Amino acid sequence: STPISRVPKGGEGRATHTHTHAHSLYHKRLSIDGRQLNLEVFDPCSQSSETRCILEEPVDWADGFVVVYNINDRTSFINAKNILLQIREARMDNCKGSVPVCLVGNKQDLCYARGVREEEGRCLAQENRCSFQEVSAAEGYQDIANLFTQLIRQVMEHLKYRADRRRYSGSKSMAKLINNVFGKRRKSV
Ligand SMILES: Nc1nc2c(ncn2[C@@H]2O[C@H](COP(=O)(O)OP(=O)(O)OP(=O)(O)O)[C@@H](O)[C@H]2O)c(=O)[nH]1
Repeated sequence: STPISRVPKGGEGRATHTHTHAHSLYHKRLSIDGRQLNLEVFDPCSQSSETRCILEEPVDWADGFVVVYNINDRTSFINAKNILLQIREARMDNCKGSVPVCLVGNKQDLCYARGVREEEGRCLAQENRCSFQEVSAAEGYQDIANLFTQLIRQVMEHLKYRADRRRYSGSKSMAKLINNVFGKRRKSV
C-alpha cells in the first residue's frame, strides 16, 4: 500500500487512529531536531490487486509521500509507478508544486524470491526525482523510522523554501507596486 506517511509497526504508539474500510488516518505527535510536530498520516488500503490505483484526496493536501511496493511482487511495483505518476500529474494540475517523495521497496528479507531488481527501484526513483530505499519491515523498524525522519526533514525544508520564496516574491511585488504608485507621482511632481 502507499502511506502518505506511516508510524512503523512496533514503533511508538499512535495518539489517535481512525479506521474505515478505505484507509486509516493516524495522528502522531513527535519531535524532530527540537521541533514539535503534529503529523497527519494517511494510509490507504491495500491496492495490490488493482493496476489502477486511487490516491484519494491526500494528493491535494499531503506535504510528503511514502510510496511502498513489495520487492517480490511485480504488480505492486507497477502500482507504485502509477502512483508516482499520479502524484506528479495531480500536483501539476492543481498547481500545488512538487513535494518530497520516498519510494520504498519492502520485504528485503525475501530477496531470494525477488521480482523487482534493486536497480529498477533506484531508476524509477531517479526518474521521479525522489529518494529510494529497500527495507524489511519484518526485520526491524529502525530503518523505516529513519526513513520517515529523513522524509519529514525534507518536508520541513521544502515548506520553509516555499514560504521564503512566497515572502520574497511577495515583497518584490509589493516594492514594484509602491514604486509604480509613488515612483511615478514623484516624477510628475
Ligand atoms: N517477510 C516479510 N513480510 C512482511 C514484511 N512487511 C510486511 N510483511 C507481511 O506482509 C503482509 C501484509 O502486510 P501489511 O502491513 O498488512 O501490508 P499493507 O500493504 O499495509 O497491507 P494493507 O493493510 O492491506 O494495506 C503481512 O502478512 C505482513 O506480515 C517484510 O518486510 N517481510
